[in-house]
Amino acid sequence: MTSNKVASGTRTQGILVVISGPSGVGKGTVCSALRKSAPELIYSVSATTRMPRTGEMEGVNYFFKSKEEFKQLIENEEMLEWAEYVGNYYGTPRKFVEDTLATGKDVILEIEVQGALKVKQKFPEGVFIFLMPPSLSELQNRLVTRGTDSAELIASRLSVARDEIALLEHYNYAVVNDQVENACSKIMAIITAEHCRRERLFPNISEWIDEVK
Ligand SMILES: Nc1ncnc2c1ncn2[C@@H]1O[C@H](COP(=O)(O)OP(=O)(O)OP(=O)(O)O)[C@@H](O)[C@H]1O
Ligand SMILES: Nc1nc2c(ncn2[C@@H]2O[C@H](COP(=O)(O)O)[C@@H](O)[C@H]2O)c(=O)[nH]1
Repeated sequence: MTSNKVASGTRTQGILVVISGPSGVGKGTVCSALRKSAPELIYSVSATTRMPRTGEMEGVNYFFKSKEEFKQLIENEEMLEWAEYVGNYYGTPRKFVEDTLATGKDVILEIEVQGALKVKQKFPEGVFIFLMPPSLSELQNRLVTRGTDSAELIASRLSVARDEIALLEHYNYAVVNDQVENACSKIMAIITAEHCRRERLFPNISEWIDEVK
């Protein structure tokens, strides 16, 4: 695996990896699989005003907030980004992300598209990955099969999905979530390639080339 500890011993900033895409595409499923296979990646837990689903736990899936609490977090500038999505607020706590990146660890954000584009303005050096469904009918099928949302809410999420897919061009990478394992392998390959591109594995390569000339 990649390491952010450079040869000289100096620790560099971790990479901010944003995994985004329409509701139901499988962001949560893919991120859970990545959590198991790549425990070195650190996941940011978002805040939301939506009600917990069965089995969701405070601080694990989300920090569940009232609308007033959420607005206070925004006012206090404690959110890296936030968005209103089908009637609820969702946002990324800023301090955790900044502190973790500063320790040299990579941070994963699993967020919707408006929020991802706001993060891109603040962290243009982040890696923005759009998870695509194999088709819109498969996306609908996944939302229905998940069984967590009413027919009306599914229709709203699908309607937003069409607008979100139109914003694909703002991302660095698109990964089709056909099979969870395939999607995870591609995301890991992207992260590894980004580490190499940033010369994390060989930060003093220019000096080394001078030496062998
Ligand atoms: N590759 C896949 N093939 C088939 N089903 C999948 C795949 N990935 C995820 N699913 C299923 O699709 C449904 C939606 O997945 P998930 O909840 O992870 O989506 P999401 O993008 O995180 O949604 P949201 O944005 O609403 O949180 C789940 O029932 C999940 O089991
Ligand atoms: N902009 C943000 N979007 C977020 C954040 N956390 C989650 N999300 C996205 O919201 C939708 C709906 O989530 P659900 O759990 O109600 O299905 C989904 O696309 C999430 O990825 C966040 O901090 N900021």
